[in-house]
Amino acid sequence: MESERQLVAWEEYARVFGPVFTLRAEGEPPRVYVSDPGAVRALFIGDRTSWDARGTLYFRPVIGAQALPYLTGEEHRAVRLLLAPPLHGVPLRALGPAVDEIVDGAMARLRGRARPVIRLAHEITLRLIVRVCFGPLSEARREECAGLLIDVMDLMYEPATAPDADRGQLLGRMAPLLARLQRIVTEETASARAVPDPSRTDLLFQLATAEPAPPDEQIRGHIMTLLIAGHDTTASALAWALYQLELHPRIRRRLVRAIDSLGAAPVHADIARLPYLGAVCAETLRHGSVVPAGLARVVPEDFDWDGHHIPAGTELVPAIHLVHHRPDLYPAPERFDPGRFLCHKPSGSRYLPFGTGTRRCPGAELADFELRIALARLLRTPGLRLLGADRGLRRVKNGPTMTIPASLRITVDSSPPPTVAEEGESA
Ligand code: HEM
Repeated sequence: MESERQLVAWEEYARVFGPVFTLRAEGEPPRVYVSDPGAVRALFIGDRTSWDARGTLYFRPVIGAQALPYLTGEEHRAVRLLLAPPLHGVPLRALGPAVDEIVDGAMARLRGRARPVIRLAHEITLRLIVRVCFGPLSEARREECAGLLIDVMDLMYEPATAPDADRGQLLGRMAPLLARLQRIVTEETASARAVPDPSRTDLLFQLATAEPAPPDEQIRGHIMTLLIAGHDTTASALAWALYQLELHPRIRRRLVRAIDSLGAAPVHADIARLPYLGAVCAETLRHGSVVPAGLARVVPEDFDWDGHHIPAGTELVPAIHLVHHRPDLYPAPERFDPGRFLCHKPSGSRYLPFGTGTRRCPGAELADFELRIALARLLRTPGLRLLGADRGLRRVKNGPTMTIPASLRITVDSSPPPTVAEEGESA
């Protein structure tokens, strides 16, 4: 199981070998990690964007070989176009009340208990992505989907807590859960086609009623991908934001003041537009390296670039963590400092938490909006407390995501919050 130590090793390689370095593992193609903004522009954003990507193998048994990360070329582009409308603009902004309702429900279930922050964050982001994927599901079916996904994710997370866990056995336990989820997607696809409702803006409806629609097996794969990629990442970001705000009470107080300045019942659009909230979320994604590297792009034929010879079959990886921790781009990169983003919006080759080019995360706008609204709602919950926050907290990399350990817990109570001394601040 990889951990933050892997990120430290990447930093060391970049220091020794420069911002474009190659790692070789036995039986694997060479992997080139790219953390120079000029090279990111040239290799991932420029005219090489049609290179195929290699979706992470980690999720393949869960989402299937037909899912979006494994599609290439025109087929990939067509699905990306289909997915775009529900994840942008009006349908996206209309989700504000749902986020509030989901956060309030999760907090209400918490009262009196302390739960791992990451579990609470998963519960919030999972319930939202179920709505975004399926739209008008019955309450019972929504709960069933959320429950199945929680069980699947628990099994996927087991290696993080039990490194000796047998992966084959875990997949065997996952199989009936996945089969049930797939049956639900199949049934909902059929019902979306049988009763086409033009007011629907969910992802399943969009895929099921497209002309031409992707094959049903693909639809299942895409929905499974969106359900998993669409909640695990955002949950880690939300948990990292809460953790950093606990370590930095001055930043937290300033953020709460900014949110409170909007009055007792702020409009979601106004919350989402708050500059300091935007800066805290941007810094969370930079500092936390929620997804430390993008998908690998497979080089189709030998080519020479900037003095490097790159043979066919080489995999090129946008090294997101390394770009975000370059001291020349982000002075004192280990410091959590939202001020970096207050008056300054870095270009896409210097700030790429959602990756870049044709593989850039399709859920970026959703994740950003959700993070802002959920964080604002959580911070307005009276008595919210984090337990187990200390500066030495070590995260584990599970699949593509950096995961917060379960030792960081959250509770709600009425006693005064503990004071946590912040660097340079007298408590
Ligand atoms: C904070 C939250 C998130 C982060 C940090 C994140 C990050 C990323 C990154 C780095 C990539 C690879 C991009 C590249 O290689 O250039 C990616 C791909 C992807 N993400 Fe996200 N993501 C987040 C939330 C979401 C959400 C909410 C969804 C679904 C609605 C989603 C769905 C996907 C999918 C389907 C892909 C594969 C895209 C493709 O193969 O074309 N992600 N994400």
